[in-house]
This record gives sequence, structure tokens and C-alpha cells, in this order.
Amino acid sequence: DLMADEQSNLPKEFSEKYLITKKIGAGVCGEVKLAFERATCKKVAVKTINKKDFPASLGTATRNAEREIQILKKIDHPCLIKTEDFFQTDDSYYIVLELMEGGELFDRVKSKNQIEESIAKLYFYQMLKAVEYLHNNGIIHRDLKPENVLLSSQDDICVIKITDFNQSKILEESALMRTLCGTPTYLAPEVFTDAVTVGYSSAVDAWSLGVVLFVCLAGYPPFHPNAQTGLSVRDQITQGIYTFIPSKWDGISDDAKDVVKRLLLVDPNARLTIEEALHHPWLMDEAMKETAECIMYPRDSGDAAEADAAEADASTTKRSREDDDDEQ
Ligand SMILES: CC(C)(C)NC(=O)Nc1ccc2nccnc2c1
Repeated sequence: DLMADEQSNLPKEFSEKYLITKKIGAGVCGEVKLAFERATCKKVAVKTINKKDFPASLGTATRNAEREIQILKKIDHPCLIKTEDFFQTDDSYYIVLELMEGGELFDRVKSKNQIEESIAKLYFYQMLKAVEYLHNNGIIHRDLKPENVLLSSQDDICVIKITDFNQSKILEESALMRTLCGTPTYLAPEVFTDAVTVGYSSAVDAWSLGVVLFVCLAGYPPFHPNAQTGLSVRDQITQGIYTFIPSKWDGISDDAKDVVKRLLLVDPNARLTIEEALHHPWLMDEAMKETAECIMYPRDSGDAAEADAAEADASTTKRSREDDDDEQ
């Protein structure tokens, strides 16, 4: 039967520990299945990345997936998916993740058409905190989209977690960074100017969150093929051309629209940073933040201390990075 032969071609040590059941998601680089940890009957998600799907760039695929694993093991935040286990065979990777029973934000938006503004704000705040943590740890996600945002339950009020780090880029210490730290006596001007414009910056994640917020609030994407502009999606994006369709946006606050406008700015230097977005009037909502902190850091029984430790750790990580910057 389907499940039996499915179970058969898994690595033995994996099969001994987990029982795979049904498919619950499909990503660009593999699929996600529901599984049970045999010892505890706990439900988990198993993401399989098959190496053979990248015949041409096998090398980079391996490096990407290995980089993803290295990234996944390092991060620890309530709104970033956690890796529970990892296996590999010569043709696949098996990443065991905590199960997010609410599925993808993408499907939630599709089923609800538009997400109620206060709920969209709760989700958006959690995404900002998650991406703030990534940036404070020198990680740029680079592929934020509703398919990569998962919900912890079927309830509206729930924790969201960002997944899919295979496009993340850990900012390695580059020769350029070392150059920019030394005395610039003999440095040509373009080393400073070209340096700043080249490569990705964390602003790309802010743009993507602006698109995700737009989709949650309005139920349609700002940049899409049949927009009434006659422009390609690429041109709509590079020119920052999108429409607030009145029938969809009339019931939505001006503050919410303002956040979207300031994130969907073509000039990355003019765009809101994650920090600035967290301080925008729309997010100055104590009730929402209290709810968010409560579901992100549940204080039930023993793990209250653990939650405090996690919080303290997150802030020390931030402080240590600031200290580093001060030193330079
Ligand atoms: C709720 C339902 C419809 C069964 N979907 C679901 O659990 N989807 C997913 C999809 C991808 C996941 N990736 C990691 C963790 N949980 C996940 C859950």
C-alpha cells in the first residue's frame, strides 16, 4: 500500500524513529509530510529535499541545503521554525520540523479572502520580530512570501513561524568589509559607493514583508500579471507601481496603508527598516503586542524561566552585535 512503500525507501534510522503518513505541503525544493515520532506519538513535519532535482547545479544545491541546515541549527526564536532532527541519504535530505497545524499563511489568506486588520497586524508584528532577530544575527532571508509563513493553529489568534531558509544568506566576513574597517587613506571613492550598492541588503526583507502585508490586508498581490498597467510584473516592481483597489481597501485604516506605502518604496535607502516599521504608529498597539508576547512566550508552568532566558538571550544577541558595531 501507499504508506508501506513510502516508509520503505526512507533511511533505516529515520524509519525507526518516525512513521510518515500524508503529504501536507509542497515547496519549490521538495515536499512536506506529516509524521509521528514513534516514541512519543508526537506529530512532526518532515521536509524532504531530493538532491536529484538539481541535476545541473548539484554542487550549489548541496551547498544550499547544507547551508540551510547550518542556518536552521543556529537560530532560536519563537517565530522562526525549529529543526528537530536531520537525516540524509546520497539522494535526499530529511529535515524534521515542528508541525505547524495551521498550515501556510498563503492558504489562510486564500480561504478568508482578506484577513481582518487586527489579525493581520498580529501576524505582521510577529514577522517583524522574527526578521529583526534574523537581521541582528546577520541573516537575510531573501525569500519571504506567504508560502514561507506558517500558522501554529487553525485559530486566528496564533503564533506564526517563518520557514524555508535555503535562500538565506549569512553575511560572511568579506574582504570588502575588512577593507572598509581599515584606514581609508589610499582607498578610491568608488570602493565606498559601489560597495554600498552591490549585493543584497536586509532592506530586501522589508520590501517582501510589505508585499506579504498587502496580500494579507487586501487579499490580492500589489504586483501581478494582469494589473491594469500593461506593465510586466518586473516593471511594476522596479517602478513601484501598484493600486489600492477601493473596494478592498476602504475598510482598512490609513495607518495600515501608510506602513505598506513606506515598505513598498523602490529606493532601499528610503524604505522603512524593520526597526522603523516596529515603531510605526500602526504597530503602537499595546493590546496587540501584549497578545503577541503572550502567545510567543507562553508562561505556563516550568518554561516561564526558559521563556525569560530566551528573551534575555535575544536581547543580548542584539546588544552584542551593537557592541561589535561600536568597536569598529
Ligand atoms: C493544516 C494542514 C492543512 C494539515 N497543513 C499543514 O499542516 N501544512 C504544513 C505545511 C508545511 C509545514 N512545514 C513545516 C511545519 N509544518 C508545516 C505544516
